[in-house]
Amino acid sequence: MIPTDRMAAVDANAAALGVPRKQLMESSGNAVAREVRAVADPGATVALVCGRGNNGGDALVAARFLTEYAVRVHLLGRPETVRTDIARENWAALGKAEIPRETVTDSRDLDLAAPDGDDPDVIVDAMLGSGISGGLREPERTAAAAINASDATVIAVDVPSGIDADTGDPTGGPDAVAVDADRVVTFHDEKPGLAALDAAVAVADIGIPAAAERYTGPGDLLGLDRDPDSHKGDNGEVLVVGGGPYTGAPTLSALAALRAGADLVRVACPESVADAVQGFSPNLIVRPLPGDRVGSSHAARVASLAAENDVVVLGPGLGDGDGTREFVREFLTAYDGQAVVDADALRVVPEVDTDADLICTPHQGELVDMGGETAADPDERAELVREFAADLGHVLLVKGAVDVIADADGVRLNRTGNPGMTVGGTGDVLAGTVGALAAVTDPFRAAAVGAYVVGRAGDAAADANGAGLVATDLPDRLPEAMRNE
Ligand SMILES: NC(=O)C1=CN([C@@H]2O[C@H](COP(=O)(O)OP(=O)(O)OC[C@H]3O[C@@H](n4cnc5c(N)ncnc54)[C@H](O)[C@@H]3O)[C@@H](O)[C@H]2O)[C@H](O)CC1
Ligand SMILES: [K+]
Repeated sequence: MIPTDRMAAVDANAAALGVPRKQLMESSGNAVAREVRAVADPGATVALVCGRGNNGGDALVAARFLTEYAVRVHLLGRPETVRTDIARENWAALGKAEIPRETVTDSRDLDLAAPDGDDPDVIVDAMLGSGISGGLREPERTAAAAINASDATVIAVDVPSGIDADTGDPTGGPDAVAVDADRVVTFHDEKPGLAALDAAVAVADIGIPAAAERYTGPGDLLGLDRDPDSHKGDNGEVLVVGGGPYTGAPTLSALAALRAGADLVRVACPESVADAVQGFSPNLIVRPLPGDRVGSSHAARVASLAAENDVVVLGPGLGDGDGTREFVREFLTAYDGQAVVDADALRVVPEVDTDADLICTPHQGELVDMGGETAADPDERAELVREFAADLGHVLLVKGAVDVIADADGVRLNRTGNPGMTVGGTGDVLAGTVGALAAVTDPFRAAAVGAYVVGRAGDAAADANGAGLVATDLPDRLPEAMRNE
């Protein structure tokens, strides 16, 4: 089962793996043709009603696979307004192949009848698929009514036009016109809304590599763009809690959170290091805590600071001195917001009872310290991490040559990054990045995207600096790494 937004991500990841959409469209069209063959014998008449997006493109391909049928292709709209190059190329290919095709710009001109005047045997509904928004407009609306009035067997491509694939409801509201399909041939995986329809649903494998789902890729960045109308704070406020024995760690987390898109980043650190942290950047807001270590006497103050922020990044440079664990325990017991937990704060997580939603970012050693297990075989390791995430009830991002991101429901792997990133401080950059992302998307996705973009930033830094890569090279490379290309 795959929702529409995840499907779009997987599709883009497939393209990055060398399987571009035009290739997928060829497989989709072939699958549609197979479905036609399953319901009608050669010689039958087939009307393909195509919209101007890639849903229509699938049927334009199908027409080439149906040479033993009497096919007629109806394009709703002028060919020059077809929205994608790949659909337009397939329209042009039909012309060269002399396959009967016509354009319909006025819905009243749509004539689905076969040459003998009878209804066609099969109608392929390829007007709209996952790209639909709102109720059907013209000419699709009238065309849907004509399709529904016909006696033909109606095969919908991907999803019946006018239906939301995620919910199964008409996109234009309960009484809106939508295609009433007999069969649906949907691609790659079941869609959540299709089971509720009164139609036989077939899932066609269109050759999307399993790696496009299993590994993070550029598609995972889709939909994370800033809203152009957003105000200060809408894109996330992050509180980094750390420092004491170390100064660089909380600073790296905070700078990374800013570069990953957070609007405001505050650092709560012992006053002994507050000036040093502030000295790294005027972009940081520093909240000094009395003393030279974060301890349980600070729990109340940190809790009130946390309440002003969307996400807390807990742990960078905190150390494991007297009272630090008690602080983490006390803070997490009372906290019910979102936190990224890293470094010395991690070992407290298994023993604490908290309502907070945590994203824990251990490396393998820290995972074992937390009570988790690891394995040499990547699949086995992924499953162990998923089970441990389920036990903890939190998201885990286990860092390694291949990062494993898991919650109770699923696993994602990330293979960006390079051996140069074993240098100190890259984990702090990751924690801050995930913190910023958790303010704008769900925790699992924040962890997966965070691992992906920090690895990408690290790859760019390694290109520039080779084995001389240092953690401070990474934050400034995040904006480029977060571009969806
Ligand atoms: N991996 C994949 O996901 C693949 C999907 N394929 C097929 O592509 C469609 C989705 O294609 P897309 O071009 O994104 O969208 P549509 O064709 O559904 O819609 C295009 C177009 O329609 C206009 N529009 C939107 N809402 C309405 C409306 N209510 N009334 C009229 N017109 C509307 C709008 O301008 C859109 O841009 C997917 O379903 C699959 O069939 C690939 O071929 C294979 C890989
Ligand atoms: K459709």
